[in-house]
Amino acid sequence: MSNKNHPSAQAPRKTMLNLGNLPPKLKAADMKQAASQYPRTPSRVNPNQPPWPAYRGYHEYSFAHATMGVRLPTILGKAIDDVWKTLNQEYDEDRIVDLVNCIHRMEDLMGDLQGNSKLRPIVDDGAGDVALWNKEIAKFFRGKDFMNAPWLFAEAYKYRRMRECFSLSKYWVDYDVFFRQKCDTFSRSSQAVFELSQRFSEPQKPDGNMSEEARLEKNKLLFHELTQVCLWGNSTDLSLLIDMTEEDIKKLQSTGGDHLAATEKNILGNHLTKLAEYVCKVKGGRIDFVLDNAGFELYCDLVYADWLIQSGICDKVIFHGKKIPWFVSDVTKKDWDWILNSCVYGQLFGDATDAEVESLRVLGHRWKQYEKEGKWKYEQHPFWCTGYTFWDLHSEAPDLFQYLSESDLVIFKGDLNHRKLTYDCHAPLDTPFNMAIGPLASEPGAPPVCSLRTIKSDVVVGIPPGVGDKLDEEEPGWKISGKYAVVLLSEGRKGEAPIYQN
Ligand SMILES: O=P(O)(O)OC[C@@]1(O)O[C@H](CO)[C@@H](O)[C@@H]1O
Repeated sequence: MSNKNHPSAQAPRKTMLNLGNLPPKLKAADMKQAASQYPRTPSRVNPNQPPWPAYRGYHEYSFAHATMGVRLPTILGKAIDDVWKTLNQEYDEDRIVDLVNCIHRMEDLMGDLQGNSKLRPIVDDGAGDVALWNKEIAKFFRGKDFMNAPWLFAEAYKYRRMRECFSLSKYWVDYDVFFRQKCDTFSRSSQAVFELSQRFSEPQKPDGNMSEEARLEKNKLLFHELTQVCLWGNSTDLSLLIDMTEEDIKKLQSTGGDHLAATEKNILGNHLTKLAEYVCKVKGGRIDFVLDNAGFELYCDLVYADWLIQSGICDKVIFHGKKIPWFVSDVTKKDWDWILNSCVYGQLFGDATDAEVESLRVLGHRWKQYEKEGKWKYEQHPFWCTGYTFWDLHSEAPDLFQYLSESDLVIFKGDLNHRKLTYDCHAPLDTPFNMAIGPLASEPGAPPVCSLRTIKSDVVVGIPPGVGDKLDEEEPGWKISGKYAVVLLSEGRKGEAPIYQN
């Protein structure tokens, strides 16, 4: 058991973390035995037979335990406070009573969470995802509770239950308890926001004198840096940052070149060069982002996507967001509209100069234009807000698999998407990424897939042998501090016709 007083476990920027329960180091003999049993092949995999052992809330050594026992009730408590704030600003009695009932349902959920109740079916609130949820509960989680169901499923289920608190109401179906917080992260990020807007507001002009080779090299360098901006934009995560200071946030969001060179050594599994080689050769292609957090991270994604369009690499970028409020900070359509409109019309940054505000407006106008022209598209498939991992994407959402198979690259942002890609299992740290993501790499038609993820939870794959052991000794908090990252690429089987079962 690791020592929570160790300096590496202090995670100064994320003071909410309880690091007393890190995974134990497997002994060599255990490793050998585990290796003979795992990974299970995709056809044998299901939530009761994960490819490697799954994390569960009762695993005291894992972040699952701290999340299920402490973080989720805290998040729910804050959400209830948010609803009271809204209620206090209402004047219409029908709407107030309706909202009080939402609060009662949230309190029931709090009771279920803290009392470790069994996972009951989702009440039919007319939403299209109810059948998907209840099928999965009936098939795999009957009799399971919050702590003994796989962590990933139990945690996702809690967010779907939160949704139910509002979807059963008359007036508050679309209420987002996290909206206020999400807007705040962007407004608190002025320094990094303007650093990027001032560099990228000016449209890129093609240099007619530049040879094709020189253009390619220039693009690779820029791509390398922008990919890191997009990657580290993920280290600001609302569900963990509850106690961060302004200074902490600035440090975390620094986008200066020196800082980026220094942080590249923290990318433990690093396919950046291979990724740049591949992407910079694409012309007029399509790149998909499976988004993670709203606010500052989304802003970094948009700057990156803007460059992908302007460089000629893409003529289409598809953004996949969430249909319902999800894992606190994930992007919904409302967050998407909010950021584009705030860039153009907002007055979020009190002490900004005219030039800074103007640079942001220019970006916002251009981005809205991309949307009008269909160069950028926001999609929200219900599959992204289910308890299924992405090993099930091909079988449970074949329409989505088909759509993604047409992409030149699908970029999955963040920790939660990484957990879903890898089945959130205890796989050996040096498991190759394409093996860890199963069918999303091996199915015919699987698109090239990239995970841009700062490491904030237990599952880690795709890093060289020995690196994890060293960190376990020197920095026992490394798997949840958000200080380390991976940029991993699976080439997929693009161009082959997908095969679906009848
Ligand atoms: O996906 P993100 O925003 O990068 O991180 C999400 C997160 O903060 O919440 C999850 C646990 O609640 C973990 O996967 C991770 O720690």
